[in-house]
This record gives sequence, structure tokens and C-alpha cells, in this order.
Amino acid sequence: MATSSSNSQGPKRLLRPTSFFTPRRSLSTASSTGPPRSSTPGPLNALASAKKFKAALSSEARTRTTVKTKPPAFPPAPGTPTKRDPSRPRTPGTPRQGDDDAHQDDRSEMDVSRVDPEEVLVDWETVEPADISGEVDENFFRAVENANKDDKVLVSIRVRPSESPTAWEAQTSANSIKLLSQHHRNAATAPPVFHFDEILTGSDNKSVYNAVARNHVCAAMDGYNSVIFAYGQTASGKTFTLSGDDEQPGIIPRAMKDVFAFIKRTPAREYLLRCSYLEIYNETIYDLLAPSSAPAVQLQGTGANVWLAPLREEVVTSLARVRAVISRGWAARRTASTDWNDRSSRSHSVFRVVIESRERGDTSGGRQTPGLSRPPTPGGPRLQSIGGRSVQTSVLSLIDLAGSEKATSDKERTREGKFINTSLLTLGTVIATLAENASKAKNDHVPYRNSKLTRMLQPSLSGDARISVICTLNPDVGAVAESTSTLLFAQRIKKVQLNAKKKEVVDTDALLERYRQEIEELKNRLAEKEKEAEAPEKHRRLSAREQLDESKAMRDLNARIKQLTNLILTSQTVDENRGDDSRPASPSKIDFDMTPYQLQQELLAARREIESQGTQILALEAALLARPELPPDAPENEKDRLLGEQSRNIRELEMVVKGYEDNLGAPLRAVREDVEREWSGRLAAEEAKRKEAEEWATELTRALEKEKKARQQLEDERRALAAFVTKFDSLTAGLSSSLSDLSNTPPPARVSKLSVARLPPIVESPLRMDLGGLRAEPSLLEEQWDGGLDDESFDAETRAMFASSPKRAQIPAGKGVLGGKENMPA
Ligand SMILES: Nc1ncnc2c1ncn2[C@@H]1O[C@H](COP(=O)(O)OP(=O)(O)OP(=O)(O)O)[C@@H](O)[C@H]1O
Repeated sequence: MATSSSNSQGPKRLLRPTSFFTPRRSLSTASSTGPPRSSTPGPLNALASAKKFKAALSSEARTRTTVKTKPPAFPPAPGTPTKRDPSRPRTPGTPRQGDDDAHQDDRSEMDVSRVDPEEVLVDWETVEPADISGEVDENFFRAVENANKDDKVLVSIRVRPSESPTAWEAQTSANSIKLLSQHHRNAATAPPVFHFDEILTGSDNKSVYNAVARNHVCAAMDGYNSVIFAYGQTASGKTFTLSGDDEQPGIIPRAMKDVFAFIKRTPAREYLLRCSYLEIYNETIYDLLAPSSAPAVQLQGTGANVWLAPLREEVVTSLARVRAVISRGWAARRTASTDWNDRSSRSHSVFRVVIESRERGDTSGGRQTPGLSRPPTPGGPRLQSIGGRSVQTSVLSLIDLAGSEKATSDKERTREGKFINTSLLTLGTVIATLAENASKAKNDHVPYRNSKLTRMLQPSLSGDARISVICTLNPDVGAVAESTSTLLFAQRIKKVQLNAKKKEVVDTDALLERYRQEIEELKNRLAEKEKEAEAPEKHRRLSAREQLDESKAMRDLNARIKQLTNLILTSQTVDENRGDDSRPASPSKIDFDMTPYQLQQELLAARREIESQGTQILALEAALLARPELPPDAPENEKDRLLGEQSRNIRELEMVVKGYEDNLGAPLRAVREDVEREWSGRLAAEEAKRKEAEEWATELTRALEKEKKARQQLEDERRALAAFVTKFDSLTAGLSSSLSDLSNTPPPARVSKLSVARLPPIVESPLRMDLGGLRAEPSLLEEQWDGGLDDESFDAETRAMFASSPKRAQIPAGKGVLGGKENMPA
């Protein structure tokens, strides 16, 4: 197993870059002596301020710095501060360099808010050949294939070269690193061996870029958010890794070169690239591209939806523009001379490139996707989806963290160090919690809000991006504690789980077109297969197994066609529901004067619609699940292709479902809720009315019952009266005959005329009708018979009949039943 330690290659780099991308040249006197930090630095002057090793130099290095009176050296380990060189001017309170540079005026020339995105697109034709010449190789495009597979953070360790005795044994071939046993505190146990994705040594930045960054740059070009950051103690080589120098350009310049190379190799798409550069200094975010008087950048939004504002974004169309932007930002960075690093980054710096792309096409006659011609949302895409071409957006963030450090001999540096350490500590805690949550399937609170750095990184750390972390190590014996702590951080971040997804503005037209094309192709294939299957000689040639395979393939083709047709139908339903305004009808447009019944019908129809679409989604999902599994012996590339295809389908389905939910589901739900609310109000009113009516009906029934009872009573009484009259008539008839017998006097005419038929059937007025009444009132009978008829004249039967009457009717005084004319029928 090959063993290489940092010592084996020896330090090669001596000076900070004079600028990015400038042609390689031997280090100049100017750069080796470096301008005094207090001098007014232009962007390139700032870059020319050299960062020097304080350790002993390699022979190669020595020859290059002969002009220096004191040879630069690797910085000693923290904790062993060296005495400041009195000849070197003191860093004046970490000023923003370049504050007064001459570029203030032309800073906003390519500001994204001032240019028409359509005018500044980059495509394979506009990429300058010089921008991609040199180190871009074919492997880059192989990296694209691997870019989308990893759901873990890529963690690499880079050991800085040192001439001092090293405490670590780095095995690059085994990707492991361990402390030499003589430096291990516990002599009884063996020092632990740390394993990572990559262990890198030496000063070659190209191999570092290829190993730790290329895949992530490719992923960003392919639509995934990607973050690459360097973490490590001060002076361990973070800035060297990210920015590099003339001879060894770091990750940022190499990444930008690859971005243009990617565009050159992708003739089907056009790109809008915008860069921003910012730093977090003492827990305040500064825009490095804005004038120093500009207000601090604020973190807006919450959770995973965080964006920065106000933030200057410069559109870049060539490497020359990128170079200018980086130089400007670099010049404005806060660096200062510390006990360990002559140009120590006193802030976390973030270089961001927003990559937007869409398929190329004629923009003149294209249909503007409805709803996308609005002003861009903060943090959202700028490129419009034209002619049914979706826009893919991703962000590539390249972060140079400030280095963790112990207290220094300078008060101001110590204060900065506290902020730096606090935010790095928070980053450590966040990573530890995320790792713990991922490994134990927990959901503990992650303290993102405890620092600006972690809040800004929240969307990426919570799984939204591909992440690569390069942990830089100072291998010196004096830095063992810090290096161990860096390795432990690296170990924790390895466990963080990612789930980055492509960001694409869904364009239904584009999807539909894609589906239609695929259906066409599939139909052609199916037709060919059917033709083949019908050929009789073929039938004979094929084995049973082959025939089975053949018919399965045809079934699969049919299923896919069906699935795509369903997708088209679903999309069209979504589109139709958009209406003219590309949005579903607002609930306010519903006619609320409809009857509750109509509303109910409407509601039912809406529910049925939702249900049928839900079924459609389920059917699509089932069809997707039922897709053929790969035979175990399928070639690897075929598996990859099918896997890629399947994940594309899933993404498309997700987009359609999301589109459906966004465009149809939510408004329909809102409509349903509104209708339900309205309808239940009306229902409640109706119910109240019904209750009132029921009460009224009960009241009526009760009154009716009462009336019925009263009528019944009266009827009984009438019958009793009729019986009484009949009896009376017969009595009077008997009496008159006996009287005439006795005295030959004729009976009174009036009494003789009385008959039952002349009695009223129902007597409305209360009748007084008892014997006592008859007796007490001067009744007609008494008038007529003038004492000739007394109580004794009624037999016992008649008296009993009157007594049993349910309600003894009263004959009004002076209006006896026989004499009350108003009661007599006409
Ligand atoms: N791999 C390397 N090969 C050669 N020189 C290196 C390497 N790594 C770092 N250096 C040199 O070491 C010095 C300190 O490195 P650098 O400034 O990158 O450290 P840093 O981690 O960014 O420090 P700080 O956190 O203080 O900003 C620089 O002069 C740099 O050129």
C-alpha cells in the first residue's frame, strides 16, 4: 500500500496569487515583497499582497524568493505565536479593501437587475474558445454521469505540506489517516484510523479539484444545487484550495472554467449565469461586489426557503467577466495578518453562481408560458420559460470558511476570532445534530438560527444540495489537537444525509411535447414488434422463452404509451382548469345566489372530479411501480440508463402531481370549503325555519285536537239534547192527550211544533242545560205550562241522562234552549 505523507512532496507554494487566471509567470519581485497592506489596494494590488509561509522553505521555494531579506515560512502551529515582524506595517483594523477602488462606477454595468436576461445568454456558440482551452478534459463529461448519484456528503482531507516534523501518517491509496503513535496521548491503545472519501497531500490543485469538486460542478450544471466548502484551522490551506494562485488555480477558477466548458459541450441549451460574492464578518453579511456604503445583506425567508437581499448579482458571459468579478470581491475581503497567517481570512467568504438554463429555440415567436412573465421573485429565476421550454435553476456555492483559532496577541484579531469560533462551533453542532438525526432516524431540533453561517447554509445542509467538504489539516506536531478536532468534524459531516433534487420550473407545454414525442417513438417500436411477431417464419424460429420475452416487451411498450397518454390527459386537465388567466376560477366567482341544492350538486361534482383525479394519480403511480424490473444479468450501463430513465419519470410525475396540486387541488379545496361554508350557513337557516314550522304545526295539531274534543263534546250534548227533546215531545204528547182527555183543551201550538229536526246540530254558544237551569230559568216550558209542569213531571230516566252529560251546557238566562231564536236554524 502506497504511503505518502505531506513531507514526501514538500512545500511548493510560497505566495498568494497576484490575480486569477493570469498567465503563468515566475513570481515577480513585486509579488514577493508585496505592497504594504495599508497602501490603497486596487483589486489586483490586493491580490498581489503575498501570503507567506513562515516555516523553512524547500529548495525550489528558496530560489524563487531570493529577493526577500527574510525567507517566508510555513506558519507555526497555533499556540506558539511568533513575534510580529516590526518592519511589516500593522493591519489597520481589517479594512474592507478596495473600498475606494476605481471600479465603483462600472460595478453595476452587468448587474442582473439592469440587463435584459435574453440579451446576455451564453450558449455553445458564444463561449470564447480561450475560455475552455487548457485543462478541461474528457473526464469532465464522465463526471456528469456520476454527479447525480450520491446522497452523502463527499468528505476529503487535504494535508498541507510542511517542513516541520509531521504528526500524521496519511495513506492516499487507502484514503485513511492516523496519528503517529508517538504523538498519541494514550500509549496503551493504538491511535484511531480515520477513513474518508479522499486523502490528498501536496500542492497540486488540479488533482484536488478533480477529486473533490468536479462532480459537484457538473451536478450544478445539471440542475442540482451544489455546495463546496473548505473547513480547517487557520493557515491550514483553505484559501489555497479554494482560490489557489497563478500556478495552481484553485477550485473557484477551475470550476468557472468547467462551467464554460460544459456550456460549450451542450449545444441544446442556453444559459444565464450570475455571480455574487459575499462575506460573513463578525456575524454581519457584507456584499463584496457592492460599494462599501451599501447596507448589510439580510437573510430573508425561513427554514429551507432562505434568500439573501439586497445582494448584487453580476451577469457573466465569459471568463474575463468572472475574473473581474472575483478580483473585485477578493479585493474587498477582510483579511489581516495574524500570528499564524500573514493574510488570514477574517470572514467566511461565499462565491455563488446561479445557473439558469433552458432548451435553445426561437424566442421570437414562442408562446410565453402563462404566469411566468411576472417580475422575478426574490431569490427566484430570472430567465423566462418561453415557447414551452422549462427553466432549470441551480446554485453553485463555493465557501472559504474562516479558520478556527486560539486567542492571538492582537486584540482586534481575538475579537474576530471569537465570532469565527462561535459560528464554526454552531456549524459543528448543526452537523452533529444532523448526523445524529440521520443515523438514529431522529428528528431533533437543529440550531440553524444560532449563526448567520448556519442559517445561510440551512437549505443545503437540510438536504437540498450536493455537498463536498474539504477539511484542511496542518500536519505539524504542535497542531495535533486542532487537526484531531477537524477530523472529528469531518467524520460527523460524513453521516449527514442528503436528498438534492433538480429545480425546474415546470412547463406543461414542454412536458406534453416530450410525452407526445415519446409516444410517437413507442408506437413506431410497437408497430415494428407487432409486424415481426406476425411473421410466421419468425414464430417458428423463436423459442418459448423468447416469445414470452417478446410479448412482455410489447406489453411494457403498451403500458408506457398508456401511462404517457394519461399524463397528457392529466396535464391537459390541469391546463383547462387554468382558464384564461392560467389560474383556476376564483372561488369568489361562484354564484352564491344558487339554492342550497344547486350548491350541493356543485360540491358533489367538484368532489367527484377530485376523486377521479386522485384515482388517475394512483393509477399512474401503480403503472410506474409495475414497470419491468431489470434482469439481474443486465449490463451495468443498461441498468444505469434504465435507472436514470425511471428517476426522470418519477421526477416528471412529481412535477405533474405538484402542478396539479398547486394549480387545481388547492383552489378546488378552497372552492369546496367556500361552498361548504356557504351551504352549511344556508342549511342552518333552513333547519331553524323547519324547526319553527314544526313547532307551529305541533301547536296547530294541539289546537285541532282541542277543537275536535270540543266538537265531540258538543255532538254528544246535541245528541243528548235531541234525546231529551224527543223524550220531552213524547212526554208532552202524552201529557196533552191526557190533559185533553181531562179537560178537552188543545195542547199549546208552539210546543207541539218542536221537533228534533229543528234543534241546531252544533250549538256554538255555551249552553246552559241542566235541570236546575230549566228549573231556575223562567223557561218557555214554564211560561207555557205556567206551573203545570214541575220537576216531578220528568221521569228518572230523563234526569239521569242530563246528569251524565260530559259538560253540562248552560242555557243562557232568558234564552232557553227552546226559545233562543238566534240558536235556531233558519
Ligand atoms: N497545499 C499547499 N501547498 C502549498 N502551500 C500551501 C498549501 N496549503 C496552504 N499553503 C500556503 O499556506 C499559507 C496559508 O494557507 P491559506 O491562507 O490557504 O490558509 P487558510 O486555511 O485559508 O488560513 P486562514 O483561515 O487564516 O485564512 C499560504 O501561504 C498558502 O499559500
